[in-house]
Amino acid sequence: MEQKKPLNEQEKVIEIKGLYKSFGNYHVLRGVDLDLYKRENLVVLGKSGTGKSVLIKIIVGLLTPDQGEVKVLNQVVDEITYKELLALRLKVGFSFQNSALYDSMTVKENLIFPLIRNQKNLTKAEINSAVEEMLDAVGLLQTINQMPSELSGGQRKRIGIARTLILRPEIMLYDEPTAGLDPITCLEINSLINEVQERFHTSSIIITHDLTCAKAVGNRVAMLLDGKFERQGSFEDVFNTSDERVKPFYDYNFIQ
Ligand SMILES: Nc1ncnc2c1ncn2[C@@H]1O[C@H](COP(=O)(O)OP(=O)(O)OP(=O)(O)O)[C@@H](O)[C@H]1O
Repeated sequence: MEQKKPLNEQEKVIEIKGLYKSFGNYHVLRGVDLDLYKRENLVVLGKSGTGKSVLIKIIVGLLTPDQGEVKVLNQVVDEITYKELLALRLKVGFSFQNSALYDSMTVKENLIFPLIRNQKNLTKAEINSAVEEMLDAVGLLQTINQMPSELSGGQRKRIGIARTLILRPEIMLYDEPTAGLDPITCLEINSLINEVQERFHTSSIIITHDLTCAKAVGNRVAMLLDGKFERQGSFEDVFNTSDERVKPFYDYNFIQ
């Protein structure tokens, strides 16, 4: 498999410095420093319960940090007004693990829903053309009138990504995009993540436990260990170590 390389891009779309977050006596994030560069795919790895979701919630302002600074698209998330936060969230698309489609709506209605809620002045023709463009981008235009229950897990995942993309976010957050999918569908989702990066020029954080996905989509990889990103860099940089906290990830995914 061809491995992606770090980009030369210097412009940061997310900048996190000295981030701490505890719940009671449980110190989840303990000095997180992390940058996301424009147009890159950054893969975030880490054991269950290490705080990846907490980090994402802080990025989108659903949780506040105890200490440290989180800047998203040049705005300090916990210093902006609620109105500014809502506007910022529209620029950050979140693709949920379970795809979170509305089961009682068709594929088309699922895509229309975020559009009419957030962009109230669109004409019917503009809405139809946006829906068709996004379904075409994820290769599922033919499912436009189907119900989510008629789709496979991989197709639902794609529709979920299309529904997030329809608002044209600058940043995409993918939460375990290949979880629960068969290997062939995983490869298709990996390709889609790369196509989205190319076609929509998004900058993305991809949370995954799937190292084949990490290798295929990540320009860089960052591993959350004991509350910080101690290892960051190319896939090889991160895994070229005898660190017993890191090796099992590799060994489990690529049994030698
Ligand atoms: N609102 C909260 N109140 C109390 N504890 C919380 C809260 N949110 C998260 N935690 C705790 O913080 C820790 C990190 O949780 P988090 O969901 O970020 O893990 P994760 O790395 O995303 O795990 P997984 O890979 O399983 O999704 C967990 O122990 C969790 O119980």
